[in-house]
Amino acid sequence: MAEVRSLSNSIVASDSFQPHDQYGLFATTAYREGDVILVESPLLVLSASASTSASATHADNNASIMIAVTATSDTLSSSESVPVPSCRSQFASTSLSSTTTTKAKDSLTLKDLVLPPSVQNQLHSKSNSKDAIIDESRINKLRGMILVLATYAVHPPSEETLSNLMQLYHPSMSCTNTTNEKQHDRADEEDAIELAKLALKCCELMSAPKSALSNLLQNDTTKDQLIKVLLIYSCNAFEGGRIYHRLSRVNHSCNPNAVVLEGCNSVSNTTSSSSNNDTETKQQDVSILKAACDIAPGEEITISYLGKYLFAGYSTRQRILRANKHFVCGCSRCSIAVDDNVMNGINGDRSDGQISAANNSSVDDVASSIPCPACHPRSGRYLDEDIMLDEDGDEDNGFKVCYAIPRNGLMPTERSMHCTSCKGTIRVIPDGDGGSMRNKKEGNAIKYMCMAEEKVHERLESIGKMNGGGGDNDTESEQDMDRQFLQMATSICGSRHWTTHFMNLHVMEESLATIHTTMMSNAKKDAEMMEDIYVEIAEAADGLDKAYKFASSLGLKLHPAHWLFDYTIALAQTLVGLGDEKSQKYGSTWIEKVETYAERFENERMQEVVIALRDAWKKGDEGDGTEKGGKREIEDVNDDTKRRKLG
Ligand SMILES: C[S@@+](CC[C@H](N)C(=O)[O-])C[C@H]1O[C@@H](n2cnc3c(N)ncnc32)[C@H](O)[C@@H]1O
Repeated sequence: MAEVRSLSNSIVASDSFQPHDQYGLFATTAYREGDVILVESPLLVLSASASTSASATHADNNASIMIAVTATSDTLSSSESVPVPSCRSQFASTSLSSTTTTKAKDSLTLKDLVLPPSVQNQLHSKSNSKDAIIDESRINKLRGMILVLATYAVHPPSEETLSNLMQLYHPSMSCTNTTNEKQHDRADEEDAIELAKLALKCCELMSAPKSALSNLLQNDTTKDQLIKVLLIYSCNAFEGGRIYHRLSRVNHSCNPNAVVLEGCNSVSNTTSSSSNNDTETKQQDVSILKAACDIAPGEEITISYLGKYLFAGYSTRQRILRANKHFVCGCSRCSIAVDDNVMNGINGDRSDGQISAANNSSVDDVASSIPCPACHPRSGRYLDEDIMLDEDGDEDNGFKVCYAIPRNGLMPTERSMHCTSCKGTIRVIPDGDGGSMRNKKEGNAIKYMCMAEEKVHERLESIGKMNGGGGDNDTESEQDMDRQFLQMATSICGSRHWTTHFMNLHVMEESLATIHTTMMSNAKKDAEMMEDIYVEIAEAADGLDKAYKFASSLGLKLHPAHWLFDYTIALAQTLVGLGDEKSQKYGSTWIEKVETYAERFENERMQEVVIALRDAWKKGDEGDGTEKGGKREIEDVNDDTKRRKLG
């Protein structure tokens, strides 16, 4: 049981943010990990799919929109989803076995929507951000809003639905905020209002005369209401534009205690009134909110709006939430030190940093830890190879890598770091602010880290677009590029930084996909080829193991498998596919890591896959046609692979 309450009335401190006219969902009973908190079908689905045959054959993109906005309910089905920007997709959105981003070939994607030139000019002249991701996200958001208005015009909600929808609207921008952070917050919300107004303007310019949409836009009162609908959509919509009565009240936290499983099907039995007590079964689109850890009564229930980026560093998480959801996250993981001793301290005053860090660990960005620039000086911006790879066990051989953890902050100058080993505080020395050459070099490591974070995020976003947008990302040059990004992340940020793990998982995904293709082909695999495959699988296993350790080091409430499940399944599938018992047993040990997670959070079909992979070795060698004899087995290779190839 859970209920929607005003945050200002909550007895237990909210983990999401300080209340200002806002609501959240609170547990009224205790939950264990995996318990269902609520099951809900959408109040409204505010997205349009223009995948009609007419739009597919139409050469002019804008004309496609005209078709969309003039479409009848037959051609514009509200249950079909269009790739609207939403940050609440499930964690492994770029998974190997991904079924999440399938897209009809002839569907109209957001980027096909050509905006009127006057609006494009307005967008460009207003763009004061140097952040390409935020700019692109704004444009996509605007496109999403246009499609929302088209859907709304074709499928206007009933009075009752509209009144329920309007309850989600809260004009929080009317509150007076004083801190810098809140001003940021307001600017982001004002941006959402501006986009909503622009979306209306676009629709006025683009809609066909006498179409459902142009009729809707005739009336000023309706226009005001549409702005509110767009703001509600902007803040509350889940994947596919689904808006819920209660689920849409669940706030975000970067350390959430619950997850939403979207787009599940539930079968409901209804008694038909026309025939004698005949029951009809109806498929319902429902989403399920589940506890991701034990939750006590009175605790606020929070989810992540970030997908896999929940495991990223502070600045990337904030960047995404601002770009996609128009707010500055105020959760406990994102809190900023008000009285920052480190910032006030003089570089080199090591005791200050230690006291500050020890007193306020929530302001640390553990996901962005880097080898301490004071303990491990860089040559230029790069780490020594031993330091960057930080192999387990080398401590016995005389080297130990010490890590510095940056504070939460958006700018390099806000991200002073502390190292518990040398008790050092490292900060960026502003130009003309004195400081020794050594201090300056140490401070520069922070700048390079921030640069690497931004570049890796941009690369991952462009990969996501290639995957989702039908681009060609299979070329060798793209794979080379990814390896270079991995090399950059590893050599600048080291092996405990989120950028290294994200790039490594991506490279692993590509490499396992290539192995899968090779294994499935009928071509003869010689010993040398098999040896290469074993080495690559060993590297993948090593990288995944490190990703688990990294995820655990963040101390989040939810299990790392929420992020790493798909990668684990892919690795186990590859191992089982090798066909020999030892590899299959090794695959089974990987499955053990995710078995409980799957029982609690995956559907029946996936649970069957998990069991099949776990038990494959017991069924004897039902191999896949690969040669036997003389080949090295995966665990042997894993043992003697001490270094990853970074390309
Ligand atoms: C889906 S709604 C959540 C319900 C909302 N609090 C309400 O009162 O209806 C998302 C909005 O809640 C606020 N919000 C949610 N999580 C937040 C967080 N961690 N920090 C700051 N604001 C947050 C933002 O204003 C965001 O646009």
